[in-house]
Amino acid sequence: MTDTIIVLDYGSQYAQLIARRVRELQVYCELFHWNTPPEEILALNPKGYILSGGPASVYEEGAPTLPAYVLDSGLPVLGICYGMQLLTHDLGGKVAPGGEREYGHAKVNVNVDNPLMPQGDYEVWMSHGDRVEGLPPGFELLGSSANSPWAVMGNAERRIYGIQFHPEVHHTPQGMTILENFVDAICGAERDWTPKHIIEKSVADIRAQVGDARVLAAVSGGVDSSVAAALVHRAIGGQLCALFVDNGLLRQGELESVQVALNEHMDGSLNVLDASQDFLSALSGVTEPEAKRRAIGETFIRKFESFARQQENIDFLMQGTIYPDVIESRAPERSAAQVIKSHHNVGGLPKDMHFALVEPLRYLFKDEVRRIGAALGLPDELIWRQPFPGPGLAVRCLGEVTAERLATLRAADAIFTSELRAAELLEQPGGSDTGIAQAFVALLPVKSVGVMGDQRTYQETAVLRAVSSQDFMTADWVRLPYELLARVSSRIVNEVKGVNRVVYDLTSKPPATIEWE
Ligand SMILES: Nc1ncnc2c1ncn2[C@@H]1O[C@H](COP(=O)(O)OP(=O)(O)OP(=O)(O)O)[C@@H](O)[C@H]1O
Ligand SMILES: O=c1[nH]c(=O)c2[nH+]cn([C@@H]3O[C@H](COP(=O)(O)O)[C@@H](O)[C@H]3O)c2[nH]1
Ligand SMILES: NC(=O)CC[C@H](N)C(=O)O
Ligand SMILES: [Mg+2]
Repeated sequence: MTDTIIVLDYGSQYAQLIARRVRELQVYCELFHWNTPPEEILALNPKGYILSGGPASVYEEGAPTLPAYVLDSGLPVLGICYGMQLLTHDLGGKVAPGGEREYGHAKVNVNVDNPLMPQGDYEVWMSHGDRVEGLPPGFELLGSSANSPWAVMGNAERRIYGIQFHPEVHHTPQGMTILENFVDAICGAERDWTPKHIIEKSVADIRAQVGDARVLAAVSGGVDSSVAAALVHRAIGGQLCALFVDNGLLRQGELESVQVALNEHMDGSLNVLDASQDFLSALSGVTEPEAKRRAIGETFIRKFESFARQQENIDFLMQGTIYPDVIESRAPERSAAQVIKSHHNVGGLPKDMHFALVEPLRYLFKDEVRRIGAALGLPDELIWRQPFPGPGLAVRCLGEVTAERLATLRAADAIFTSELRAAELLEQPGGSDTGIAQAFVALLPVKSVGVMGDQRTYQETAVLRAVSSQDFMTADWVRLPYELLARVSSRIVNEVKGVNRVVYDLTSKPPATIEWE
């Protein structure tokens, strides 16, 4: 059984990042809502617990608590921010509102020998209003910062540690070393979470789940479903039946290019279903973003079901769902964070679905998926393809989705994309901190007045969006050259009917998201 570290989520926006960092250390890690039934967690046979940060204050009525099994287990525990305050509160120390919030860079000095943080000065990232003001019995003060006299604490005998700062964010340069010390030196977890191991484990799991039934693989041409299908293919070969649905929400030329690419690595066994009319009808009159996502999720499943009915022995549906889809849709077993968007393949699924799901990537992050794709021998162009959301252009066409507005959006998007490609700014295998991770156009139902050829115009607005990102959980807008923006803007206004104004989106994530809906 794989050694596992459990992160209990107290509502921090960073909780997922903690799990990712531990996985980067090649130790398997899963994230759970702090109030998950203990059986579910104990079944994973954990080697240690990490308690995340969170917005609540431990001394308030109704604040999330520390489940008894955590300390009863006798296993190592690391409390981060709220997690540290929770340990303090529970074990008899004192937590109180600090004089002022401490948000941003700080320096922590550690002056006592301990296995978590060797003595010295650390640049760290803080984000808290409460602070520890008295240690629980049995704990030792290990380090302090100017605003947090009790910034690092530990009980060596019980292997329980607390840190007020966030080791999981980039702004804490030695954060990875601190997490490594925890999972390695303190928990003694085996570091065997490698692509090879992941592949072997998923292949075995898929075989055990499916037996000799057939699996309908929903493939989009994106990285996730391609890697998932390759895994399922490795597990059950010819029992796999791949289906690509043309939902009418694709970009220009996408149907053709996906067909070519998928046929190439699926030995020509790809099925294509034209369902564009069904999606358009399902979206007719719908403008609210979550309602669009639900309508699309349901239509996808109904199409998969009607396709499967014409085949024999298909009881399973494979989707390329990955961990961020699950967490962001707030699949109830996982996250304490707020729902930002329901991904069509998780939160958008209808309740009465006739399939059992096969989702070999459900607990993997995007970078892990890419590494597995590489280990399975998928081509680079596929592995580094820009993500394209399943709900497609519907979530980039704000307001009502109609065939006409989709055509406008498609034409504008094709101009932006082709200019970026011509400038060699688009495909950057390997990813980078500042290059384009995703670029597209969104169409706003906002009309403004313009003048073209001495005629008054009153038309909609196109937004250009280009972001850099490693993991799509955070992103920054790309500083594109003015000349390129000028060319794209003039081409869109001149060549695309229905648009008389072009704007560039200058918002990072957070506080915005990458997509507009
Ligand atoms: N047009 C489609 N036809 C069939 N299945 C689809 C289609 N679009 C999406 N799906 C299913 O929904 C899942 C989620 O879509 P999503 O866009 O998150 O993943 P992806 O397309 O595989 O990868 P990427 O995130 O790189 O675009 C896909 O993995 C696939 O199983
Ligand atoms: O398959 C998907 N189904 C969805 O419902 C969905 N919503 C957003 N995305 C993609 O996820 C990444 C983060 O997007 P946001 O910053 O807009 O939340 C970006 O890469 C988005 O393109 C989706 N992918
Ligand atoms: N980021 C956090 O975990 C914050 C913890 C607590 N709510 C505070 O403000 O101190
Ligand atoms: Mg996709």
